[in-house]
Amino acid sequence: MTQTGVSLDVQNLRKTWGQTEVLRGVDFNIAPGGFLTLLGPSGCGKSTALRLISGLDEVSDGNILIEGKEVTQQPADQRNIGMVFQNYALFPHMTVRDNIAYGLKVRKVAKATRIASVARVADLMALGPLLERKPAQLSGGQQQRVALARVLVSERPLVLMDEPLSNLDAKLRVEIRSEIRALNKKLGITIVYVTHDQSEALSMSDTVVLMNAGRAEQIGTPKELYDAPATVFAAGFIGTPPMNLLPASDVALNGDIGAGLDVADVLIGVRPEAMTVPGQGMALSVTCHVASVEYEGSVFLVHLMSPSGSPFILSYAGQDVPAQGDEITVGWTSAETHLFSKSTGQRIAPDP
Ligand SMILES: Nc1ncnc2c1ncn2[C@@H]1O[C@H](COP(=O)(O)OP(=O)(O)OP(=O)(O)O)[C@@H](O)[C@H]1O
Repeated sequence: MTQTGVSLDVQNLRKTWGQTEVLRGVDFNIAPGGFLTLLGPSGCGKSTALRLISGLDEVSDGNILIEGKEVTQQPADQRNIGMVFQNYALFPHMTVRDNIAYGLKVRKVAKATRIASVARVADLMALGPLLERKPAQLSGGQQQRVALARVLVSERPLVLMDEPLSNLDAKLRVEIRSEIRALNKKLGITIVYVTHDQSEALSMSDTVVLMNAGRAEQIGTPKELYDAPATVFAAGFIGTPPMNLLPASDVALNGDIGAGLDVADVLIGVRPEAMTVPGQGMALSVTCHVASVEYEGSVFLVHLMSPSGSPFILSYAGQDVPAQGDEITVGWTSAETHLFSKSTGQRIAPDP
């Protein structure tokens, strides 16, 4: 197959439904062959953005450019975009082969080309042995692979995917995740992916657009979002469990956290996996009580209560796990410390 991706530029994208501003000026771009994920909580506008890019809905304002060419006013069928949805809706009366070939048949692609294309994609998606089955004779994961094959066979250079894995169980989700990522790299197609699942977003994407209430809260690589969340919202959304945020007054400082900071306005962030116990004498530490302990398989999640009553979590992988009711001191280094302003919600730089 000779698919190659196209670039996509989204500029000041706005959408209003009645009185409600669902998208409030979103900008991002993807290079050809890139994998960009729109990540955010339910209702933040991810699917709306995807529908505007596809041309299924009209923008209220802003521009969409594919390969540098304005497509904002173009009808959906002229944008040459493939789409995969959560409800992949295969035709139940057709075989897998016919389901995959359907789009090619509608476009009146010659029969010999159709047969060759389906064979190539079936091979790529490991669907060869299933081609004569009907969708009801397939597992959920196999059905989703057919839906992906149906889009891939159409050889669109830009494919939009809206929560395509949310109907699958956890194990299949992880498997198909890596298949989608491998296809993106192998075929060079550009993918825009929508999910509310941050681990999906971090594991698959080149670029993540973290959305909050119709705006892009932060745009970056998965590592940038994890290592340096730009806002309190981003800190609280990325990571499992997400970053702890404590009032500075709860934290004992072995040194300064930053010259000229208004300590009353500072929230100190630290990831649950970055804290050490016992942490006495470390650059930053908190003496606290263990509220409860949860076994997670590879780690224990130790739920703690700070002196001022803020709950926070220690991810503990060692022996002698702290017990409920214990008083312990957790500590961490300055390098593991993130500072935010309580009043603006923004990251405070430079870090200590
Ligand atoms: N056709 C419509 N008419 C009116 N409001 C709409 C319409 N479509 C979406 N909305 C509203 O726009 C907001 C954003 O919806 P959208 O589906 O884009 O969110 P989302 O981030 O994809 O959420 P989810 O993860 O739940 O699908 C929601 O408040 C929704 O109710």
